[in-house]
Order: sequence, then structure tokens, then C-alpha cells
Amino acid sequence: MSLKVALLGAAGGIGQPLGLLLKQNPAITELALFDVVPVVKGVAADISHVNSPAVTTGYTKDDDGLKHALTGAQVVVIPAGVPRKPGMTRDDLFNINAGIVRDLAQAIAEFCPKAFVCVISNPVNSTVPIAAEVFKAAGTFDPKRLFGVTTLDVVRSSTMSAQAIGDPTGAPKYTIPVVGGHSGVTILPLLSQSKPALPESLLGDNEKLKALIHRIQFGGDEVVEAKAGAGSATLSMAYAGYYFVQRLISAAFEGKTGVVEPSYVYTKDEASLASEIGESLDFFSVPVELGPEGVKKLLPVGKLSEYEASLLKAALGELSGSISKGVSFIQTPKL
Ligand SMILES: NC(=O)C1=CN([C@@H]2O[C@H](COP(=O)(O)OP(=O)(O)OC[C@H]3O[C@@H](n4cnc5c(N)ncnc54)[C@H](O)[C@@H]3O)[C@@H](O)[C@H]2O)C=CC1
Ligand SMILES: O=C([O-])CC(=O)C(=O)O
Repeated sequence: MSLKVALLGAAGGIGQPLGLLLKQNPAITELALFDVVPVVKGVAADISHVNSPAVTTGYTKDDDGLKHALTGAQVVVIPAGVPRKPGMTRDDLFNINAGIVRDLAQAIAEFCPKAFVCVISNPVNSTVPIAAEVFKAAGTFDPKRLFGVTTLDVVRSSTMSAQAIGDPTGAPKYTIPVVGGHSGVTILPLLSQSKPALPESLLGDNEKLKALIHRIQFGGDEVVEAKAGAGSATLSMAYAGYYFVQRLISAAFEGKTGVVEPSYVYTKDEASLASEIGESLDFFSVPVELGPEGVKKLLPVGKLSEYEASLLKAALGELSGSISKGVSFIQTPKL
């Protein structure tokens, strides 16, 4: 089997470690690293010495680099764009990152229209709708193949929950679905659905529960503050992004069944989701069963606690605006 993965924004804080992680996946036979900064060629030369199968090449804008990086790619991962500084929201990145994601999506539509596309660039709540609108305009949109990567919220949920119950090394034990979006109150970790269940000493203690959910929702800020102007989460994001991509690869190319990961996906016309959350949204993060076509099935959000149901209302309030903002960025004619 041959499998080409393209990583766009490969010289960045996320791109470099994510490229290294992708390089060590034995299923990947070709790894195309694209960035607008020339050091990407050095990053590719460096990573290419790792003795795994993926033949690794760096591309910049020169010599039709984006075209060559994307042609034949079956999976495209996008961490291209600017990160936050203290005091900024993810939405403050819109002005720069919206155009970056639009242009990369246009190139994907042209050079690898059938690829699975995993968007990391923030604000995810708007950049995924932007990519979808570009694909729709190009006639290549397949809702089963477009994913907003929200896995870092899932990763933080298990780590922070284990810490909150005084079992910090127990993090890998807890699988906690996160639904909604990827920004502040739109991030809704369903602690009541943790497998195995979290203890009553947490679930029954409103103050502790509130503090934990707030920490997960604003986990990105912890890193932004600690990096003090030098960027946002990169290493944990590379871990989470790689985790999602390798799960997708295992389901889409290696025949693995029963692979379920939350992701921010196209949910328009999903009547059962709309009746669960009480509103019809074009995009929402839900647990997704992955398969050969990408999305095989969207799984239900499931039963929410009373507190989670109140948080869902806040998430819905913000999400619809972020989605429309992304859609209008493409649909509104520029003067
Ligand atoms: N989905 C998530 O959970 C997370 C998303 N992010 C987001 O990921 C993005 C990247 O973050 P970092 O890697 O820390 O930023 P960075 O600034 O370190 O790296 C971004 C890279 O993108 C490149 N780039 C800019 N325009 C480009 C274009 N048109 N084509 C290709 N490459 C381009 C830059 O040259 C740079 O190398 C940010 O928007 C950040 O907010 C960050 C953490 C978590
Ligand atoms: O906080 C940020 O800006 C980066 C991000 O999305 C995260 O760490 O979850």
C-alpha cells in the first residue's frame, strides 16, 4: 500500500513535531512538508534521515511547491497559520488565518480533491466552515472527508480529570467524549460519560466539577500564558493531531473497525443530532465512527447531566456565529 500525507505549515511550532510523529508511522510511504518559510526544506532534510518508510520532501511556494506537495496526497493536515498571544481569543486569529485556510483549501480542491482534510488552524469553529465553502464552490465537497481536529480537548480532558481526582498518573485510563467546538465555552467535555466513570466525589461536587470543566475549556490559555507571547500549545497539539491522524489512517486505509474519535464535522441535515441538541447547526463536534470513506457514522451526543445541558446552551450560542462568520468570509463578494 502507498500512502501520501501532506502537512501544510510544516515548519511551525506544531508542524515540526507533527512531521516527526508522522514520519514514524510505518503506513505512510510519502510525507510532503509544505510551508511558506524556506526552512521547511531543512526540516524535511532533518526528518528524512529517520529510518522509517516515509520518503520525506520539503516544499515552499517556489517551483509550484504547493502543487507538488498536494498532488497524490490522500491525507492533508493543516496547522498553517498564526497562534495566539496572551489576551487574544482564537477568534482574534480569524483575520489572518481565514485567508490562509481559504487559499490552502483552494489548492486542495485543485490538486487532491479526494483527500481527507484535517484542519488544526484556529479558529477551528470558523476555519472548517471556510474549507467546506471553498470545496462546495469548487464542486469537491465531501462532508465525510473534512475534519476539524479537536483531539487536544479530549487529551486534556483525561489528563486534567485524572489530576482533579488526585490520580495524576491515571490519565490514560479515562476516555471522555468532548462535543461542541474548539474554543472556550464551545468546548463541552462530557465528564458524566467518562469510561471508566469518574468518582462521585468529583461528579457530585459542583464546585470541583465547575473548576475542572473551566480548566478543560480554557486549557489553551494556560499554555498561551505560560509561553508569554511565544505562541500557544505546539507539542501537546502535535501529539493530539498525530493521534487523530493515525486513528483516521487505521480506519480509512488499514481496515480497522470500531474507531471512534470526536471531531468537528459537517452536521447539516443530521436530524437526530438536531433533536438531541435542540438546534440545527452546520458544524458540531461529536464522536465520529471512522471508516474507509472517512466519516462512517456520527454517534449520538448521549445523555447529558443537568449541568452539561446548561453548558450546551452556552456552546450553541457562540458556535452558530462562528460558523456564519466562516461561511460569509467565502460567500460575501469582496469589493
Ligand atoms: N486545533 C487545535 O486544537 C489547535 C490549533 N492551534 C492552531 O494551529 C495554528 C498553528 O500554530 P503554531 O504551529 O503554533 O504556529 P507557528 O506560527 O509556530 O507555525 C505556523 C506555520 O504556518 C506557516 N504558514 C503561514 N502561512 C502559511 C501558508 N499560507 N501555507 C503554509 N504554511 C503557512 C508559518 O510559516 C509557520 O511555519 C494556529 O492557528 C494555532 O492557533 C494550536 C494549538 C491547538
Ligand atoms: O489556545 C490556543 O490558541 C491553541 C489551541 O487551540 C489550544 O491549545 O487548544
